[in-house]
Amino acid sequence: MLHERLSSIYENVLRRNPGEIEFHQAVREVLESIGPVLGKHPEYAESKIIERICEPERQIIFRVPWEDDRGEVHINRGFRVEFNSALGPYKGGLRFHPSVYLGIVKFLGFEQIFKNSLTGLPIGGGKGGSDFDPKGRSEREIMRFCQSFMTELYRHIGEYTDVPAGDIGVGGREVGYLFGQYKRITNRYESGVITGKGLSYGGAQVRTEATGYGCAFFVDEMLKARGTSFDGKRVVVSGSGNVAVYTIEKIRQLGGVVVACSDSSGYVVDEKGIDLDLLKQVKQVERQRMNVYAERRGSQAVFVSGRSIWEVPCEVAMPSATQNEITGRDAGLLVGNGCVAVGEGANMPTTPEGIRIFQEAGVAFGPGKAANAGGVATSALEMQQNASRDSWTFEFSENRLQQIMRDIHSRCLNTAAEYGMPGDYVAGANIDGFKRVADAMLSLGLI
Ligand SMILES: NC(=O)C1=CN([C@@H]2O[C@H](COP(=O)(O)OP(=O)(O)OC[C@H]3O[C@@H](n4cnc5c(N)ncnc54)[C@H](O)[C@@H]3O)[C@@H](O)[C@H]2O)C=CC1
Ligand SMILES: O=C(O)CCC(=O)C(=O)O
Repeated sequence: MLHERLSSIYENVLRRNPGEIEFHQAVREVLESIGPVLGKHPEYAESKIIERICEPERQIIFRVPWEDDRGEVHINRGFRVEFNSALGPYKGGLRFHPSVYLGIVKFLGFEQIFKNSLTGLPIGGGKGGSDFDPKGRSEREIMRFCQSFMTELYRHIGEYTDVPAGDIGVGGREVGYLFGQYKRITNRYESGVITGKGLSYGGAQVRTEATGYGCAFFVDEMLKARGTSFDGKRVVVSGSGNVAVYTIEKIRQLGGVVVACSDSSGYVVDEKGIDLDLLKQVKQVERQRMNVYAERRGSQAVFVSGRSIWEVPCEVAMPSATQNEITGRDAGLLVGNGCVAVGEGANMPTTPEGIRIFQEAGVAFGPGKAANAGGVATSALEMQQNASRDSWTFEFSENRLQQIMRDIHSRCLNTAAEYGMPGDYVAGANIDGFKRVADAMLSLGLI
């Protein structure tokens, strides 16, 4: 239920952003949490902080022409939504996927404001991407696309302005091509303009692993808060990209057994535990589909297509693929099969109905804004190292990441308790993330 004033703000968001259903969903979730804050802080309403947060500071949409290997010309659409810079330069990844349109980029950019705020680091919120589909494209085609994309984007970004990174379809390879083109066009070796770079040209240790590791650390904290741990727990992780692979790696180090993972073609169940070396070979080196993993693993693993991975029984679920991948039905299945904790590695992977079902069943539910914030936090550490021309060790960087995730976890719990919703990590994350941005916006005046 929305507080009366928030309900009218939400109606306005629906009217001003027609058809952008993912953006509506992300806004509604935050507005549903922050009602109690308005009672304590009438100054936020007086200065229309919420209305301002819901309106991006700047939205850039551009044409991305490129030529495939046969000489055919293609036109894609590029986006960068610079949502909020009260806390620092806009910060958030780029997504290359055919489903990308303004509503997806805006939901991701909106989430990023509160996530980045929760990290406690000086980063604002933004996101971008394109409806380009990298599937089946050659190395050269990917490079030409990235170069064309940056040929427009470079005007809008900079280490003090807006700092992109990766997301779905954009990993180390694409970040390299994007940075290379930025350097070429501007004639500046401005390392802090993008994060997720390779270690040989300004990247930071642990950034590749950070989102997955951070998410596992966050769930570990939730389990500890309930007097338990990953040790011996059966875990299901959806996806098999950057976030999923390093979530699986860290869960294994923490004593859990990941029995299933997936891609958009289906899922594999591997009862003895996913073979991480094989998974990395199939997905990161060969860029093959999930059935290839099952074929190579022999009788040990089963490949299933056309069904939901959430039917696989588990005690911990880590959705790490895409938005709205856990429906109400999936949440019901997970609860019925004894799931006790959910950590969102992906952004907004659980539908509102799914969240309600988890929370009513007493499942420890870690929302993406908190649970997957380790990626962007480590990007901020990459920017810090770039600015000081320094480079930290793996061990030091991982310790920083773990401490940041612990702090986010306790901030969510403490804030939820302070506002009378103990154990509600969604409310804790939304309120804490919101307050820091709102206070900065008040201090900066009407801008
Ligand atoms: N890369 C990062 O540092 C961060 C990523 N995220 C979020 O994590 C999620 C995964 O991102 P990455 O691992 O970086 O991307 P990726 O491109 O490396 O991997 C995406 C994975 O999701 C799967 N996938 C995509 N659409 C799917 C669908 N409709 N059904 C089933 N599987 C699907 C792909 O097959 C692939 O395995 C996204 O929601 C992203 O926004 C969140 C925080 C940081
Ligand atoms: O590392 C970054 O700047 C962005 C990560 C990201 O896109 C996310 O947190 O969803």
